[in-house]
Amino acid sequence: MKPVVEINRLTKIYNNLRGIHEVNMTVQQGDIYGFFGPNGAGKTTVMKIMTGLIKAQQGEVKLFGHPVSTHYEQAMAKVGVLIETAEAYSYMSGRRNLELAARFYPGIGKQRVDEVLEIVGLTPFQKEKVAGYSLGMKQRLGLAAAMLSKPELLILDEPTNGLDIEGMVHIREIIMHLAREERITFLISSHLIHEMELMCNRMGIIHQGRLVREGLVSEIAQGSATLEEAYLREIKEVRRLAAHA
Ligand SMILES: Nc1ncnc2c1ncn2[C@@H]1O[C@H](COP(=O)(O)OP(=O)(O)OP(=O)(O)O)[C@@H](O)[C@H]1O
Repeated sequence: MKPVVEINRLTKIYNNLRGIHEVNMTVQQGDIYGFFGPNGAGKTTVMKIMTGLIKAQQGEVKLFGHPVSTHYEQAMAKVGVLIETAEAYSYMSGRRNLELAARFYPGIGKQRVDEVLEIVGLTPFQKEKVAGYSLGMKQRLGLAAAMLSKPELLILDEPTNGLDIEGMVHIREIIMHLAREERITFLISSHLIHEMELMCNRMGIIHQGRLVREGLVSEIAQGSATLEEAYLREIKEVRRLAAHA
C-alpha cells in the first residue's frame, strides 16, 4: 500500500542557521503517527512545508502520492489541517465560524456543520460566541473546521498544547474515535511524550532539526520502563555519536 505521507530529505535552514536537515518520514494509512520533539526541534517547520505554508530549500513531501510543491491541490484534496492555535472570529458563534469555513468547500453544507459539531462535542455551545469559549473548546472548534471537508488525513500541530487534563483527554478521545470509526489517518505533533504513548501507534522523534528515530511506539519503548525513558536513552546516544563525529 502507498504511504499517505512520504517525506524525503526535507531541508529548510532559516537565516539564523536553525531549521530542519534531511528529514525522512513515512506515515501509512491508518496510522496515528506521533511527531515528537522538544520545543524548537523543527516540528512546525516540517508541518508548514507539508501544508504549503512555507517552502523547503531541498527535498520533497508527497501526500497521497502527489508532491505538495508541484501538485498542491491534488496533494491537499483529502487533507485537513490544524496548525498552531486555531484561529476563529471571536465575535461570531462557533457554528457561524464553521458555516463560513464550509463555504470554501463545494458541496459541504449545514448538515456537515451539524456532524462536525457533534463529533467534537460542541453542539450544545454552537450558538455561543467564540469569545466565551475555553481554550479547549477553541481547539475542538479548530478540529471541527479541519474535518469539514471529510479528510482522510488530519495534520495536527500540538493539538493539546496549553490544555488542562480534561481538555487533553477530550481531544485524545476525539482523535482515537475518528481513527477507529472513520478510518482517518493522523499526523500529530507534540512535545508531550505521555500523549504519544497513549494515542499513537507509530512515531518519529525529531531532535535539533534531524529525525533521529522512526518506528512503532511499542518497538521504541521496548526494553525501557516507559517511553520517556526510551526517548532519553535515544537522545543520549545521539549526543554521544555527535560528540564523536
Ligand atoms: N521564521 C523563522 N525564522 C527563524 N528561525 C525560525 C523560524 N521559525 C522557526 N525557527 C527556528 O527553527 C527551529 C525549529 O522551529 P520549529 O518552530 O519548527 O520547532 P517546533 O519543534 O515546532 O517547536 P515548538 O514545539 O516550540 O513549536 C527553532 O530553532 C526555531 O527557533
